[in-house]
Amino acid sequence: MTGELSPIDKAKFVAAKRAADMVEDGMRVGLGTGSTAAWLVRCLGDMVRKEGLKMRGVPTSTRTAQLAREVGIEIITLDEARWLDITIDGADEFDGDLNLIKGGGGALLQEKIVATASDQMVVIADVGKEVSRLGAFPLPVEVIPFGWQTTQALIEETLISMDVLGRTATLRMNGDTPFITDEGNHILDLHLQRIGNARQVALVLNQIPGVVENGLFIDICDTVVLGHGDGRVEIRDINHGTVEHDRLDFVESDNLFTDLAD
Ligand SMILES: O=C[C@H](O)[C@H](O)[C@H](O)COP(=O)(O)O
Repeated sequence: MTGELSPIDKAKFVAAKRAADMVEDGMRVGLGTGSTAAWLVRCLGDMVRKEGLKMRGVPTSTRTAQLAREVGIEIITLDEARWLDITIDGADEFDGDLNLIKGGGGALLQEKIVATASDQMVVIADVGKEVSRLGAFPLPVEVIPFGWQTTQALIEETLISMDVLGRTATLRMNGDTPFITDEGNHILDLHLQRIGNARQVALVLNQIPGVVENGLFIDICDTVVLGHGDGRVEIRDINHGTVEHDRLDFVESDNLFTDLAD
């Protein structure tokens, strides 16, 4: 990769690098999806190759599985692993209770299954992902293709009855055709602006026939590793608030960043 590396990429990278250091020999690790999680996979691959880290990864998408293989991480299925020591993943938004919106990349279903099957879920994020209230990012909802317009109408009616602001759901597209998830489903993006009661919205959405899963991750994330563009990292813990302010050795990590980006 040539040219100026953006502060946002550096922020994602330092968060991923710090979180990669939480992975210990022998761990079974859930590997998230998205641009931030891709940095994590590259960092872990580097540790496997150079430091002999022994770990096995459960990817949350075909994209992540492909990258993990490319960088030399041993892949196993969730059913082979049964239970994971840690899952590390990105997010589209997180709030003060470490509740999340995920699914901007369409991988929310496998991500939620994997995160829920883990002792610990760590989110890696740049500072732009922090919000006081969830909902500015459109909430992804995975629905089965059969009758998806009926499901969409039911979702909209339900949101109206709950008096949730902004009631439009749009079908996610991939060019001229509907986006298809790894599980063969569609994604409806709900433009809510702000979600007053995320816990209730998450529960109600999943009761609508045709809905497979929604992108609200409530009480699943334990820790957020928050990266800044200047190399600073903050660690927020659900039980202890901010537990660490750190700055990665930026000369060393900058070299790795450039190496891994190539
Ligand atoms: O489906 C995608 C995932 O939930 C991602 O973790 C999320 O969209 C964040 O992605 P990124 O790190 O690219 O912002």
